[in-house]
Amino acid sequence: MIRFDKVTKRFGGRTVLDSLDFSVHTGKHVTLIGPSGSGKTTILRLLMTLVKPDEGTITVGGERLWPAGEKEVREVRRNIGMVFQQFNLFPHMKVLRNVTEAPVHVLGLSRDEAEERGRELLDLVGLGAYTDSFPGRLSGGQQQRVAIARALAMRPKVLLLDEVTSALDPELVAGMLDLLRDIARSTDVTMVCVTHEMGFAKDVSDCVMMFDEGRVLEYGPPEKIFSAPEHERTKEFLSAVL
Ligand SMILES: Nc1ncnc2c1ncn2[C@@H]1O[C@H](COP(=O)(O)OP(=O)(O)OP(=O)(O)O)[C@@H](O)[C@H]1O
Repeated sequence: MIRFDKVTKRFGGRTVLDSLDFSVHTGKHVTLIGPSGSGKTTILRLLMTLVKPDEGTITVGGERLWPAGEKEVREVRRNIGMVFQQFNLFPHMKVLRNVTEAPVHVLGLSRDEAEERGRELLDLVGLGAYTDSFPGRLSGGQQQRVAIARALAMRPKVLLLDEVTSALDPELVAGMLDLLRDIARSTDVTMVCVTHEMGFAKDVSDCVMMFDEGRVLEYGPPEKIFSAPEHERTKEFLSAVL
């Protein structure tokens, strides 16, 4: 379980997250929606320990991520993977190597073990035929799928996805939704996604959290948030984006 307890984050005196409380149960798939600048990506960056809270505590799987010592942070971070909007693949490495590099060097798997797992994951993301290609030969959607396989290869308990569809052509978005649904079904990874794609939030999530000005305005299953939102701000936001 991911748990934020009274987490406040300020940038240059501006409060971006305001005593934020929320939790995500293990194996669930949560999507964060809300206006631009409401603090959604900051939550993912806090979980990746790319930024630090000013106040509050964050735990993942019952272990402290913040505040915590460097060693504890490293241990917890090991269980968290992230896929960025820009796929950040290594262009000089073939697809399989992109997926196996970190498991070999960070998890200490043998090259054979890492390759076996890498091939399975590339099959899962529909790229079993591209193991020997260089990323530059793949479409944006295919590269995004490699980035997801690469993140899963580290066996994360938590997978963070930041706007993974926004760099994709519209015809590739449906395929990405299918893939994430498959991952949600076939693994017990907890997923936290930030998206502006409401179709994505509707189809893939167990729970949608609506953010506004650094707070959770409301949350619940997508059917509820999209068909019977309680807050005026949620209604305004949804009517502008749907
Ligand atoms: N490193 C930083 N330094 C200063 N301000 C920052 C930094 N990172 C984020 N912010 C500010 O914090 C606020 C929240 O940003 P964040 O990226 O979390 O919002 P968001 O809800 O993900 O927005 P979007 O939907 O546009 O991606 C914004 O006003 C942003 O400008």
